Amino acid sequence: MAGPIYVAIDTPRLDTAQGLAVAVKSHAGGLKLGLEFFNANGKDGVRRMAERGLPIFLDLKLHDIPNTVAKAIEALHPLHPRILTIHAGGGMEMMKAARAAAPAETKVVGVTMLTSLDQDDLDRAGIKGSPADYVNRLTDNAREAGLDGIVCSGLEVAAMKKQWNDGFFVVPGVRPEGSGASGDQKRVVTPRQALDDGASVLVIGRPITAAEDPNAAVAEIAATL
Ligand SMILES: O=C(O)c1cc(=O)[nH]c(=O)n1[C@@H]1O[C@H](COP(=O)(O)O)[C@@H](O)[C@H]1O
Repeated sequence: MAGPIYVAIDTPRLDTAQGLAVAVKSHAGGLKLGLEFFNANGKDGVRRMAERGLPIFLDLKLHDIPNTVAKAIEALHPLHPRILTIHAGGGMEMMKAARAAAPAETKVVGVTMLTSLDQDDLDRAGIKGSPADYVNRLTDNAREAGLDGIVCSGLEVAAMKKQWNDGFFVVPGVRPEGSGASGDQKRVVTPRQALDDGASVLVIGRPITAAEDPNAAVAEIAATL
């Protein structure tokens, strides 16, 4: 069943990743593969995961000069990822180059402010304003650069959706009601709230992958949506 949940398969082990893909298949809309998996298994590993039949979200969070990002994306062409991340903080020219370099069927989304950061992190970096202001500025830039959407926390997604109705909104930092400590995530909402507020895709990792029964965990979350 296709749905909004992309399960973050954060492991360096291909066999573990494949086992998780099988376990979550009936309730997940796709698989998100990030740096941990990619650095360990490369493009071949991504191809092996794509054989499972679920769309692949390749989360490499590219952040470099325009030429380097464009060439890095061209090198990923054979993988045809459904979604690909770059950092919106990489600047207008970099975002434009990234969109131009990606296949038309790949959604290129800009990471605004990581969900592991809060006001204190912005202050320390000398960035003025609130997380909402910062996400807003980067979202305006991502839209102007022609990206398909952004990555933001569930705390900002409603406001961003309001001003960019046909944008594609990826929301990580999602924790089911009553799941306790949110670990390294600082800007957190429930899956239901993120979806109600306009998320196109929910990225959920450890609440599913670290559960004793990942299939039951994803089924339980899907039932709340
Ligand atoms: O781009 C992402 O997917 C991402 C952006 C962000 O701001 N925060 C964030 O947590 N992520 C990713 O979303 C996943 C969240 O995992 P859990 O915290 O285990 O649910 C990880 O794979 C992160 O790399």
